[in-house]
Amino acid sequence: MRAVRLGLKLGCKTHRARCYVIAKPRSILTQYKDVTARHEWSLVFARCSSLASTQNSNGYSSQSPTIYALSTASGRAAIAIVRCSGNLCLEIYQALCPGAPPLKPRRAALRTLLDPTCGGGKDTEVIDSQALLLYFPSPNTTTGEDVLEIHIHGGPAIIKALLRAIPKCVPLSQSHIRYAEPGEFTRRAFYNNRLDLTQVEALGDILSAETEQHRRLAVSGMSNTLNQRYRKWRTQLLCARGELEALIDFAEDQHFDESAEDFVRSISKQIRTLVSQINKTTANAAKGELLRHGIKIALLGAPNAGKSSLLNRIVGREAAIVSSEAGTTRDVIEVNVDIGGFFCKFKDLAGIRSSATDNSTIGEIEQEGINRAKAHAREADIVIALIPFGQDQKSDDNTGLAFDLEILDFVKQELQEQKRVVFAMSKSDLANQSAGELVEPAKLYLQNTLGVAVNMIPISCLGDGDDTAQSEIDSRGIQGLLDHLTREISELTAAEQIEETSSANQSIDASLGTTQRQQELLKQCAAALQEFLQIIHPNELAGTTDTDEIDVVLAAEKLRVAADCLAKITGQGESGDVEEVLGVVFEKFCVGK
Ligand SMILES: Nc1nc2c(ncn2[C@@H]2O[C@H](COP(=O)(O)OP(=O)(O)OP(=O)(O)O)[C@@H](O)[C@H]2O)c(=O)[nH]1
Repeated sequence: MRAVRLGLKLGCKTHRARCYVIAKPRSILTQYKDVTARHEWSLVFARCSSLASTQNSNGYSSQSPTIYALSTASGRAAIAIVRCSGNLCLEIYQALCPGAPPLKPRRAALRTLLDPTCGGGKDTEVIDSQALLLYFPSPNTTTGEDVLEIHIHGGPAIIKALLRAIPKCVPLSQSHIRYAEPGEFTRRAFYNNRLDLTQVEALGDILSAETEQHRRLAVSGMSNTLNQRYRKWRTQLLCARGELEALIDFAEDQHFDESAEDFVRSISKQIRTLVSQINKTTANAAKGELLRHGIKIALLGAPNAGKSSLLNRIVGREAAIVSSEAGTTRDVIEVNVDIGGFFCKFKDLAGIRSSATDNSTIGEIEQEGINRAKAHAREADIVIALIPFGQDQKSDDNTGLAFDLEILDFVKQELQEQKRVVFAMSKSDLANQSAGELVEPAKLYLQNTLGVAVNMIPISCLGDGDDTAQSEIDSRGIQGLLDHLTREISELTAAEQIEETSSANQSIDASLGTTQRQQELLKQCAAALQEFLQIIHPNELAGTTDTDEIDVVLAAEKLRVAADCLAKITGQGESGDVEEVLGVVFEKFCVGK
């Protein structure tokens, strides 16, 4: 009779009303056949479908003005594309090309564009004698409305003439045609269900992608995988909540003690899996942020170790001052570079040393430089520690390398915190031995000092890297270091698989494209689910999921909060939320997008 008591305790009218909204009828039908016989499941079905279609109904209507804008970059170019969207596209065409044959949908047509204010007579002004026009009738278009693309010669005067002419194509043009606002084409696509919010965000990413890896990330974000995943999770939560609330509602006069316990246990298992998937997504999102905003790589080493020389070799220009005078670099020099398709931010730092190493005092300015260097190295995703060959006063006799204890201490701490550290043996051209002879004793020394096995790449910044007359180390060292770095970055940014089936046929997991906004909402979602599990857990820990002891109403409420977070991600949330998000997203969009 436990279930009966539960029903009496919780089965108030309010909860009954709510439970109809999100029930997953099929599974409940199977589990609780007796219950279904006595309740109006048609009502449940009806409410379910209305809930499932909480899509934005804020679509642009046929009354919305037709918009137009230059969709290619402004300035001189071979071609320029002006795009129009709305129900006046064909009127615009007829006014610009009076008497020309009708446009066939999705077929390019070569036309002469005329100034619509000249009436098409003998003195008619030609805007462009060879324009290519494409007409896409709604609804299967980028915006969901009729779209007209006008490809013209890309001279600034032609562009201006066409943009002046378009609003004059239709009488009373002010109210019916206007220049598009930033991102308005995409906004219309969103409201007409051609794109969801996650795809709109990925579109912004595509436009700003500068490196190969960022491009791949943005393209995978546009693929709809992420959106489908969020929707699937939300449906799972809606179903779980529906079943839970049905339990409240129908428990009143039913006897399903054991099955109810199994049922709660099965829901909590599902939720645990979901929490783990969400956590993996947010971890992958952090890796995606690295691809988007750049991997921070710090060049660490003693004064004169060759940090600035290495930076200059990597970027292929004199970005930092190189001098034989120790302590030349006092502050951070930051340079962005594309390494193996990854966006990297290299930081050349002040040399680090301790006064004990060479018995010389460290002045205030130098100390500040050292402090800053350490702070930047701590923040970096990867540290390249430069150990120079043969700097007399500090050389280790066995290896000929200048190990500075201050640096090794610092690196040891970083390694303990799982930081990726790449060791480079700089100035290896000064040694007479081969790379193998140099590297092995150095690696052994470092392993003994740091307590972990490390890699050591011999490099030289002297001469031209392509000069085969240079020693083996000179010509290959820097490229070897960059190849090693690329491998480290690939590992650092490799996404963890979210679902069994995911990534199987994808080169990059879509979760890498999770934006900051989505991450925040995913964290809120996971927090609500954790609270749900805490409500269910105490009983599980006691070896039972006695439904009598569980506050089912509160548990169902946590599922509602979690499902709402996912709805906000995809734009299925309240219209106020969506507007707020769109405002932020479209702020970054240009006119014509
Ligand atoms: N032989 C040799 N000399 C190098 C190499 N790399 C740098 N040097 C020389 O070492 C000196 C110091 O080089 P930098 O690149 O300024 O060293 P740094 O670590 O940036 O020095 P600070 O700014 O003082 O910390 C310069 O005279 C360079 O020409 C190398 O690979 N081989």
